Formats: sequence, structure tokens, C-alpha cells
Amino acid sequence: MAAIAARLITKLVDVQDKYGEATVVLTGGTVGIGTLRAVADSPAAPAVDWSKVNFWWGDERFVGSADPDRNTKQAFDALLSHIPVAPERVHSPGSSDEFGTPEEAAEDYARRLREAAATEHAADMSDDRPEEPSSLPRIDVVLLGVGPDAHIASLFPEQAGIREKDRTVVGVRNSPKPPPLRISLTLPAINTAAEVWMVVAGEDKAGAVGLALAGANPVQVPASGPRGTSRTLWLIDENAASRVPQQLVRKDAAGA
Ligand SMILES: O=C1O[C@H](COP(=O)(O)O)[C@@H](O)[C@H](O)[C@H]1O
Repeated sequence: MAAIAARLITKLVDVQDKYGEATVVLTGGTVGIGTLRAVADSPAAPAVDWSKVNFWWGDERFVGSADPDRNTKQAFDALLSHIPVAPERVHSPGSSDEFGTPEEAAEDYARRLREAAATEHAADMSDDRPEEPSSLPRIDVVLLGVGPDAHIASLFPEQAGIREKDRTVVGVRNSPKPPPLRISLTLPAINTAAEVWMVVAGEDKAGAVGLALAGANPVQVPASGPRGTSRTLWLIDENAASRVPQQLVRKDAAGA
């Protein structure tokens, strides 16, 4: 995870050099939170101007704001409470303390994304600026973990969320992984990001990774769906890579 952390720090520095600020979408899960811990521990972390990083989340568990299950709480404990973030740039999805249903929280999150996009659009002075603001701000990097069932964010196989084509954010019910109520960015929203980084470790993810890289249908294998507009990176350990289709493995790769 130190290697992913080093890469993320470098990416944020590069993006800040280019745009003055950077926007990252965080993930929960073992590798997602482990990576944030590794960023906090990295001697290179101060190279990033953390006050100019916009933080969003790919998904959130719809529970109370102090619940240890919250991806945002875990991210604060791992990283955000250790770096000088600008609170107005930290965009946590709503909790069950503030909203009655995950759908209401999803609508609020989508509205805040739209507002960020409109603010960005108003500030954009370039000649090639589109006439209408988009419904999402520019996203530089989306981090995504993958569950053993191949879910990403809170988009689970065969459920409504992974089939969503129009909305940017959905409320999720009946998540097979507890807690059952969640909020998630949709695949079309994720795929507006410049870069999508799939961060995966462990033998229990090998089947999901293998199917995703073999090009399975995202409805059955959500991990197959994410594509960054500039690039899609799979940052995985050897165990998670053990069932990658042979034709995708470089002949000169170690052990081949
Ligand atoms: O519930 C979730 O699970 C996935 C994967 O988590 P992992 O512990 O199996 O790595 C995570 O990406 C997602 O953000 C989270 O809400």
C-alpha cells in the first residue's frame, strides 16, 4: 500500500502543478483505507498542498455520522485528521442522522456534485469551455476497492445500482455486504474521471479480478466496468493477480 500511496502523492502534486488544485474520490475497504494510512505515514505527504485537494467518496454506508462503519470516518481516522485539509473541500455523503433514506442522501450528494461542477464551470475561462456545466466536477483520480463478489463502490452484481445509466448517485438497499443501506456513485459518474485506480489485494479477490480483466459484463462483475478517460490502473498484489487471464500476463513477467 506504500507504493499506491507514493503514486497517489505524486499524482496529486502533478495535478496541483497543472490546475492549482486536485480532486480525488476515495474508497472504503481494506486497501482503500490502508492506502490512506500509508499516505499519512509517508515522508512525502507534505509535498501535497492538502488545503487544495477536493475530497469526495465513491460510496458511503448509510448509518449514523459517528458510526465506525462510515467510510468517511475511517478516512478521517486514517488520513484526513492528520493533514491540513480545507473543511469546505471535504464532501462527505450524508448520514442517517441528517437524512431519512439513502435516496434522500444520494440526491443531496448529487446536488453538491452539480454545484461543484457549476462553480468550476463559472471559473473556467478557457475557449473550449462547454456551454452548459456538467453534473460532475473534474475528477482527477477515483480510487476503487473490489469486493470478493466483484462489487465496486456500493455497486453490487445484478442490483439496480450497477444498471443505473442516468443518475450520478444512487441510494442502495439490500447490500449483500452489511450494512444494507448505502449511497454510491454510479458507473457513468465514475467513468467521467481522468484516472480510475483499482486497488485490490488478497487471494479472495483473485476470481473477481480475473473475471474483470477478462472483460465480463459489469452487471454481473461490476469491477469490469470502470474506465478512466485517460487511464485505468489496476494496482494489485500477487495474490489478487493469481487468476488474471494468461494472455494478459507479459511473457517476461516474474515467474512467467
Ligand atoms: O463495502 C465496501 O467494500 C468495498 C471493498 O472492500 P474490501 O474491504 O473488500 O476491500 C469498498 O471498496 C467499498 O468502498 C466499501 O463500502
